[in-house]
Amino acid sequence: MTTKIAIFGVGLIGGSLALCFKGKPGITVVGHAHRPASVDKYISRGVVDQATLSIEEAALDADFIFLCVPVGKLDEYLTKLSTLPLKKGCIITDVGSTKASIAATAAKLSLGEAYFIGGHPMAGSERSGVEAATPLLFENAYYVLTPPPGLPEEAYHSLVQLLAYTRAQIVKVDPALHDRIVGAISHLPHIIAVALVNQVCDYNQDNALYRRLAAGGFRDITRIASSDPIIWRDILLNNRDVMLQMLTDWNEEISTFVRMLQEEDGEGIMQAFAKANDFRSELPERRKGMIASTFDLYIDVPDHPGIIGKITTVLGENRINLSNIQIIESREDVPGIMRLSFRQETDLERAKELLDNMDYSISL
Ligand SMILES: NC(=O)c1ccc[n+]([C@@H]2O[C@H](COP(=O)([O-])OP(=O)(O)OC[C@H]3O[C@@H](n4cnc5c(N)ncnc54)[C@H](O)[C@@H]3O)[C@@H](O)[C@H]2O)c1
Ligand SMILES: O=C(O)C(=O)C[C@]1(C(=O)O)C=C[C@@H](O)C=C1
Repeated sequence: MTTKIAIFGVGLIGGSLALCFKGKPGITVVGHAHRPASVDKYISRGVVDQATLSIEEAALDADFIFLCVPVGKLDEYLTKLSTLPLKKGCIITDVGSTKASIAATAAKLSLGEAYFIGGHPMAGSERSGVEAATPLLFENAYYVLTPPPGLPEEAYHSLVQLLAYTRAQIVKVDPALHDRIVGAISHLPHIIAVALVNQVCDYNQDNALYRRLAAGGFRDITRIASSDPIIWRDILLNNRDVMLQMLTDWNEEISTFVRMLQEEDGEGIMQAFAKANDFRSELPERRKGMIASTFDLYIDVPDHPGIIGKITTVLGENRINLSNIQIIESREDVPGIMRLSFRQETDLERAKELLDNMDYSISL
């Protein structure tokens, strides 16, 4: 018996889910594209088994339907699905970064013999589109599910069973609570990163040295400022009430720093850093997903021609997969720092051992 999975929106998240399911025993993955050019792209990249522009062709006789479109489009797709004669027992889920509004929409709709279970994988990237999709994205990450009251246990379990292919850890959360927590740990950081980059961008108008000197700390805190504008417009507007409250609280945090600087309150500043350090050290560091999507290693590199080639050749010869490589130059007169990113912790550890033996200076 074949299990048909339909994915609407084969981008970063939809494409990554498709890659987790495709090729597994008895599973067929069908991708829905809203643009004709995407149909060929999904197939030629090998992300789905079939692709179609037709909502009906994708959804009818599907056992599972994943809605992976921007948050602002979720209601429209779910409403359209509610008008179709879906397969008995079909499970519709979504991956939207907010959960309260889609849960409310689902509760109002009549889905016949289908079920809706909200979902949100707590893993992602600043990149978007099917080009960024990878089956490793969700490994060890949390995956939130928001089953509605009265949902049959078997329906919940069959979704959980399917999601085992993602190797994510499932966690059940109430939709409104989800939006408050994720507002604080994901949506607020995106606003702060964008505001910070734009503040420095404005200073840089007068002096380009701002951009040239921007080094590790700035890069670390602002990676997510490169995230997709449409995806984030929809998330923030959808979680507007929560975000307005959080920005009020944020203003208070910043006012505390203003006061401590005005009063030259060194003790207060130290306490703020110590409190943050304590809390942050409790975070599940070096896990994929919620905190980091890659495992990074830093090497001090002398300014020798061919050094990048030498390092990548050694890694290649030892079949160690790199996901990214970046030279971080903070000063012109000192050696640079090379950041090597790996998707697997084991690759990072093997690379560290090899490069240690080559006498490079390495830090994690
Ligand atoms: N990016 C992340 O880190 C992340 C993490 C978890 C959940 N999410 C959620 O996943 C969903 C998809 O985000 P993504 O990062 O994969 O974005 P993406 O841009 O990579 O993919 C979005 C997909 O939706 C399609 N799409 C865009 N506009 C559409 C429209 N008007 N009608 C139909 N299809 C349309 C695109 O063609 C693309 O296939 C969003 O709801 C987002 O909130 C994102
Ligand atoms: O790692 C990133 O780039 C992310 O932005 C991932 C991230 C997050 O903020 O943690 C972004 C949005 C999601 O809904 C879930 C995860």
